[in-house]
Amino acid sequence: MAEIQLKSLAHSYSKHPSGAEDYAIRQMSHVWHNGGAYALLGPSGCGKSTMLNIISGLLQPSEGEVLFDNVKVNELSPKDRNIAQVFQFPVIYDSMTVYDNLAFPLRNVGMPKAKIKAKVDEIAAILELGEVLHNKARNLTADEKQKVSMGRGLVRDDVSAILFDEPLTVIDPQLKWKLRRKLKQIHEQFNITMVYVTHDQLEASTFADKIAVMYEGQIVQFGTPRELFESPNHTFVGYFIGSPGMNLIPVQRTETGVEFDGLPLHIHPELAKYAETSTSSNIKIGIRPEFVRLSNTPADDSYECHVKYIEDLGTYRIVTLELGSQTLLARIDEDQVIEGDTVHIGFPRQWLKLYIDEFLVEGATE
Ligand SMILES: Nc1ncnc2c1ncn2[C@@H]1O[C@H](COP(=O)(O)OP(=O)(O)OP(=O)(O)O)[C@@H](O)[C@H]1O
Repeated sequence: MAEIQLKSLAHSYSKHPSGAEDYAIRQMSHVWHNGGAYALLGPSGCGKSTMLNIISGLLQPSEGEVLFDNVKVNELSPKDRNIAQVFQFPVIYDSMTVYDNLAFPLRNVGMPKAKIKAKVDEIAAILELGEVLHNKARNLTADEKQKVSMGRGLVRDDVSAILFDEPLTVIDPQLKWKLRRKLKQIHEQFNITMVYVTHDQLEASTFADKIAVMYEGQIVQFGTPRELFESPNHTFVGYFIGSPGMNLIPVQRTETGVEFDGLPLHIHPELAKYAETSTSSNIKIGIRPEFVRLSNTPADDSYECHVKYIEDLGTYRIVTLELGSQTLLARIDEDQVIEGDTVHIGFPRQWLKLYIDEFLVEGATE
């Protein structure tokens, strides 16, 4: 097990990068602590696989250092880094039995036979591969093959870390849930540093204690699922996490705060001060659909808006609203009654976030 530190890391696939857009990883530093269960979450093309391959040594970064327990490993081969990597598609030996596939990484490090058997049996039991243990891998279903592939990563508990690159893509949705739970269970049991790449926020938050959200080659936030939800520190995190994502409204500065379409918005005075002194014209406020307040009658600091439509999603409803030129979403309980096609919307101050140049302005909220 190891702490994995990325120091001023950057990577471009181009030999002569001319600007930030030529970099798959834009200069960044990050620490994956020893024994953590982490997710690396982000949209397609943001650089997740590139980062994993740099950690495992399959790829040499153009700039920066990779350190395991404070020792630079840039020059070490993937084998010498002692990392287990599980890919999107199964990597197994078709002609071998399931047992031999699982035993392979252990035989490679010279583990005694009896210990190999105990370890293989343990992992096979956790992954429910017991019944097919002596079958040839080529005869397995796609799900079973991927379980074997995962098992090959999980069977060694002496590795520096296990990296999972979207390992459940080919797995049946029913089984996905179960396997995620199993991975978590294995993490709890062996306490190995695990980094799990996904573009699915649900997958990330059910597996990981802490999630790194990646956007355009950088980690824009590293936090617990709750921190990402309650206090996204970049507009991308606000938009990407949550269902639906955060309402983000471009606003203009005023003497007392901010406004949009001539409607003054009452933000915390401390935040208003930041907006006032900022030289940027890229100012947004953000509020999650769960935190807007809707009522049928006007209240202090509420705004009348038009109800465009209401979607019933079983246990909750999503209301699409028009306020001036903005479309806003509110997530309300199933039993909240909305009368007619106008409603009054309020933005509780503790949940109203201010973003300048897409980054959260930290400040008092109440
Ligand atoms: N071998 C390569 N050669 C050139 N460009 C590459 C190569 N691999 C990836 N890229 C580019 O680098 C960027 C980051 O890709 P990467 O695969 O790391 O992203 P990702 O977040 O893992 O995406 P996905 O979820 O689609 O796999 C993308 O713009 C991609 O097109």
